[in-house]
Amino acid sequence: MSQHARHCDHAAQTEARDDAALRFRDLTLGYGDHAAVHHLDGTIARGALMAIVGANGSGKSTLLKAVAGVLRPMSGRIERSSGLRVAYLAQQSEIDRSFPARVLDLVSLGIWPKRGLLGRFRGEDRIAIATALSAVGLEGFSDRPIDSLSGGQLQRALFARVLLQDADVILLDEPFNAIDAKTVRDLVSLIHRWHGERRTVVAVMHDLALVRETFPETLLLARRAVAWGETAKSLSAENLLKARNFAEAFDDSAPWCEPQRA
Ligand SMILES: Nc1ncnc2c1ncn2[C@@H]1O[C@H](COP(=O)(O)OP(=O)(O)OP(=O)(O)O)[C@@H](O)[C@H]1O
Repeated sequence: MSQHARHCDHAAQTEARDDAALRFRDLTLGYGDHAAVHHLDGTIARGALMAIVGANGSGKSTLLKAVAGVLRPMSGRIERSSGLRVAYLAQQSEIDRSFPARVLDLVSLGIWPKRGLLGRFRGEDRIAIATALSAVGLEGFSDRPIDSLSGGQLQRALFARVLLQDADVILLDEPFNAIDAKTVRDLVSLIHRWHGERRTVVAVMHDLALVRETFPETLLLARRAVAWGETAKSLSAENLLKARNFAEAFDDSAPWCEPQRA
């Protein structure tokens, strides 16, 4: 049995209690034998609006994938509050735009959790889809092929899909990367709306000014948590310097790091 497989034995996802949406317990994540995020402990409260920030390769996407359930922990665990519905928006670069689909097909995938794969759409679903498209400024775009959309329009369509998913936790991986300023403003408004509805929003972000403006809470990651809490404190000059020093010291050939046991 590989070390990875052994560590996956600890990966059972258990339930988070009280006001936590998600809780990380000595969570280590990675690929094969290489850990990308080490020994993360912490809680994401219900209704949190949180950014994950860090250098390239610091483990941000890896953490989001694990929360989305796409990647199993190497060791430690993620506790979720019971019945939690999670929506995950991957980086645009991971989305196949050449797939022959219309905006309507893409956005209506958000209804699946409700109707199931083979479920038929009802009148109310068609109204919900039209409302979601209008909320992201894409009225009249239903029949447009997705390969004809600009980056900003595609991101709007993907946000419409998230809207329809009606999830408790919304995970966004670099949602504003290479997106025009008007679209960023409109989608930030949508994030504020979700926050107002007490949904939990966690976004991987690169633009620190936008993080300071929009997200009250920040996890600064450098393969481990450098800081996690109030954004102004997490993004202090001292913490950013620490994160940079860690990032410069990343060594992909470093040996697998054993979880510390009490
Ligand atoms: N599918 C994969 N297989 C193997 N290694 C991977 C895989 N995905 C990511 N990694 C490695 O895991 C580490 C963390 O990657 P991750 O994508 O989580 O970083 P990130 O902080 O999101 O970076 P970026 O800002 O560039 O998107 C990197 O060393 C990366 O090379």
